[in-house]
Amino acid sequence: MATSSIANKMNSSLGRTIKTVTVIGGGLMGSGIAQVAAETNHQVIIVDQKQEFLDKSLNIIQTSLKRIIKKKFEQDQQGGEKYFNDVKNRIKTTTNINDAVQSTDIVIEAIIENLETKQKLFKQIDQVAPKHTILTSNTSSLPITEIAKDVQRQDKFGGLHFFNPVPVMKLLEVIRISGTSDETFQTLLNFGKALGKTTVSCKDTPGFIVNRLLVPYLLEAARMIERGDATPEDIDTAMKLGAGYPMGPIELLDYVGLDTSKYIVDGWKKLYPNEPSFQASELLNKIVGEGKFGRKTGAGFYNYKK
Ligand SMILES: CCCCCCCCCCCCC[C@H](O)CC(=O)SCCNC(=O)CCNC(=O)[C@H](O)C(C)(C)COP(=O)(O)OP(=O)(O)OC[C@H]1O[C@@H](n2cnc3c(N)ncnc32)[C@H](O)[C@@H]1OP(=O)(O)O
Ligand SMILES: NC(=O)c1ccc[n+]([C@@H]2O[C@H](COP(=O)([O-])OP(=O)(O)OC[C@H]3O[C@@H](n4cnc5c(N)ncnc54)[C@H](O)[C@@H]3O)[C@@H](O)[C@H]2O)c1
Repeated sequence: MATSSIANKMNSSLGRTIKTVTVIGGGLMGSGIAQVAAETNHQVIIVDQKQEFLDKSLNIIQTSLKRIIKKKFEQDQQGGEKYFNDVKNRIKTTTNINDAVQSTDIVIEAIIENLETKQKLFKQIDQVAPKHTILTSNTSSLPITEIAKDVQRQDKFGGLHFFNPVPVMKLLEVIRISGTSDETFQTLLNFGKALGKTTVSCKDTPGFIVNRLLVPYLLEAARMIERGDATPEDIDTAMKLGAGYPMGPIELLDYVGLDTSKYIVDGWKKLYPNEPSFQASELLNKIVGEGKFGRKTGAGFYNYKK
């Protein structure tokens, strides 16, 4: 296999070993990240704003774990039960951010896709976390440099962009900013490998690699519906059977979450007003305005209520 990425040119012995992980935001992504970290023997704390969100997060993790165990331990019920309990025992939850970062090796932020909210959160964490703690964001679309604007420890800041569903998707995009030290960058690459992911790296550019290509494609699929060119069903069928994608673009939007999709498009329109491929979608605004955020709320472009 070709090995041309910056990642492969680094010295893997330079990095530190991550043992304890704090995940901020226990939604779709935070739950998956916490699960994979715990499955790979890390001690994990999930932080969210309310206990009910944390309970929901643990439910997502348990459902996913059961799917994995069903396959992995098909002939070994006891082994499966042990795996389930061991992983569960490595995950704690709290609503208190300051407590959660007291002795952690890495913070992975997976909260709402809003620049000011992320900046505020990191400013707070930077003041309370130990000096050695690395701070990372799982943002889909916001510049890591901007998210880190008010953080003193620029050498210990980076982007870790996971993919949904995290337990299944093998990729991790690792982003360094101008201040990120070689040691931090290497630690993030090693951590990605320890999580069982294949890492790629990209400059701190809009959408990194995957979303820079994916978002214009998704937006164009939505415009095809707006223009009346084709139905959502036919667009999805076409891209699955004609291009070999596991999900069509409209199904994928519902899967990612239409609220998150709207935050991404609105954020990009604000940051890059002259970029034609990042313009807003009226259809997206309408559906989100109706409270339909996709699969997670039971309705989006499609209906998921039983
Ligand atoms: C109007 C619109 C305007 C547009 C605006 C633009 C918006 C921009 C939005 C950008 C969003 C970016 C988001 C983010 O930053 C980047 C991303 O994450 S992009 C998303 C990447 N993900 C994908 O592309 C997923 C594609 N889909 C798939 O790969 C598969 O469909 C699936 C999700 C894996 C599910 O597979 P299926 O075959 O459909 O379903 P199965 O149920 O059979 O599952 C297959 C296989 O996977 C296991 N599995 C699935 N989910 C989980 C889980 N959560 N946990 C554990 N295991 C899981 C399942 O058990 C099966 O295993 P197998 O039996 O096959 O071994
Ligand atoms: N959905 C995806 O497919 C996907 C994929 C990759 C990256 N991302 C990115 O991951 C992040 C989270 O996305 P998601 O889909 O998991 O969103 P989500 O809405 O499912 O979850 C966000 C969680 O963060 C919590 N939260 C919000 N503000 C908080 C705060 N200040 N402190 C603690 N918790 C807070 C919310 O209560 C919620 O539980 C976003 O930046 C998004 O762009 C999303």
